[in-house]
Amino acid sequence: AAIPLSASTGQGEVGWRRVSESPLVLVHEKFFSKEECEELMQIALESGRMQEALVYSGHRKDAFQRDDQVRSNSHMYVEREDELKSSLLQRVIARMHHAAKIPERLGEKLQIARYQEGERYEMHHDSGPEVGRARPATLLVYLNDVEKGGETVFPLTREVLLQCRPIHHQGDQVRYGVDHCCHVQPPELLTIQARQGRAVLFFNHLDGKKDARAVHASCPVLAGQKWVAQRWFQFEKTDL
Ligand SMILES: O=C(O)CCC(=O)C(=O)O
Ligand SMILES: [Fe+2]
Repeated sequence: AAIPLSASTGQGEVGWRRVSESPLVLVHEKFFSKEECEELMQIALESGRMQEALVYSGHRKDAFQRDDQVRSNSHMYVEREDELKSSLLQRVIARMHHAAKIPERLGEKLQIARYQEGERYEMHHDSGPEVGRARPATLLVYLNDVEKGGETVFPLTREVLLQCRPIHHQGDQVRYGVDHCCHVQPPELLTIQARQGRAVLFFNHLDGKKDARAVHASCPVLAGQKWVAQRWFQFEKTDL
């Protein structure tokens, strides 16, 4: 069953709480402070490097393209030079690795992403061992409160996953997956609301093998903006 995570359920919670066993998903209510969240958004904006997000769309490692049917937000990556200049970046990255129990050398560049009204990210899996991008876990932290929408969702049943597929036909109507799914809000859709400082840690592999149940999406933002910081972890160091 889904665990409703309303704005209020988390009040007073300390540390990590397991909100789903399969897929394995943990939530922390105050992983970053308000000040840390605000400084991270500032760093992203001031970098001048916010750009439209791409999606992997082929069988070659460099086949990344813009695809508004799948993903429509913007983001930037924190570089080594940014980290050297900012004790805040060093501190929050170390905290993310400590929480995931994965050494820092296995982290990809920290990503800071922004979704504006209407922007979303369709159902996907973060790990692609078949294309050389195996990622055992993902840690994301919401940097602001989203007025409406922008939840992170995990379908807990096959039926709901089918209901949420990126584009499908239902009778003679074309349905756009996550938009439709977030609107319908089936009970078997694990839904985590974006709240400043809240973190979601989820595991893309189980005993080393890709866990198909770790498929997830970002609901469209309906009002306001959504900012998230994300860290992906690897099994072995590659150049990402
Ligand atoms: O923004 C979110 O809630 C999820 C984003 C996501 O899944 C991704 O960027 O891989
Ligand atoms: Fe993802």
